[in-house]
Amino acid sequence: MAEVRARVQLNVGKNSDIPAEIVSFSGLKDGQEHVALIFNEADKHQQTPLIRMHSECLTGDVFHSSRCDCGEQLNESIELMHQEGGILLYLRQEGRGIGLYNKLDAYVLQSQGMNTYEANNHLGFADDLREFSDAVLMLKALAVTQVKLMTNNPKKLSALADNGIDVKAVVGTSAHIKVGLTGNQAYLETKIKHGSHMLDIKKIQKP
Ligand SMILES: Nc1nc2c(ncn2[C@@H]2O[C@H](COP(=O)(O)OP(=O)(O)OP(=O)(O)O)[C@@H](O)[C@H]2O)c(=O)[nH]1
Ligand SMILES: [Zn+2]
Repeated sequence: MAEVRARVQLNVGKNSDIPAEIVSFSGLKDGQEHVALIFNEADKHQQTPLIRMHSECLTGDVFHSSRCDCGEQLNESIELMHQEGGILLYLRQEGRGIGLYNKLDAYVLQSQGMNTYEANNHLGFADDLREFSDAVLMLKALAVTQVKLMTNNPKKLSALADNGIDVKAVVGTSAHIKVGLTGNQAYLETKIKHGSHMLDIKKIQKP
């Protein structure tokens, strides 16, 4: 069982004008400082709030790197939750769980032609090291048992559904394409082909 440790108001978004609360927890299992951002007190007022489980990506979230779409997905989630209310679980699982330095090593291999998963495997890691049991504990600490999940990743859906969270609906995130040598087209295409992501491949490919 996890519990809420602190819950405090702040404004977020690119203009710092979207009201939210940030929540820390005690009793999480993996030793990371995961946090929840809550919009419109969705946990208190909504039976089936919009949820996003966002895995940390320093390069994308902070620097808006061309190599992925994480920062844009983060902004998209914040803006939608501003409208509808919701809970964004910001999970400290950099590089799908391999950490920042290993992710940068994987980028080096990707620059030499490997795809995301091959690069991970070459470094001795599985395709994706993430597991979402702390996310489930965070939702339970907030007394949220029914959700609308914002994702294109079927593994996130089953991670909740198999652990007592009733996923009533899935809302896809948009395709945020970045072209060029260090662009994210191959990254997104690999997610669809090898990660079974529910993104429309036609939106990714060059015309
Ligand atoms: N190992 C590795 N991790 C990457 C790479 N590119 C992005 N990531 C990490 O992938 C994670 C992004 O995952 P999410 O935004 O949760 O996306 P997702 O699992 O694809 O699912 P949805 O966005 O919910 O559809 C972050 O932790 C990034 O740091 C890469 O090339 N290699
Ligand atoms: Zn990213």
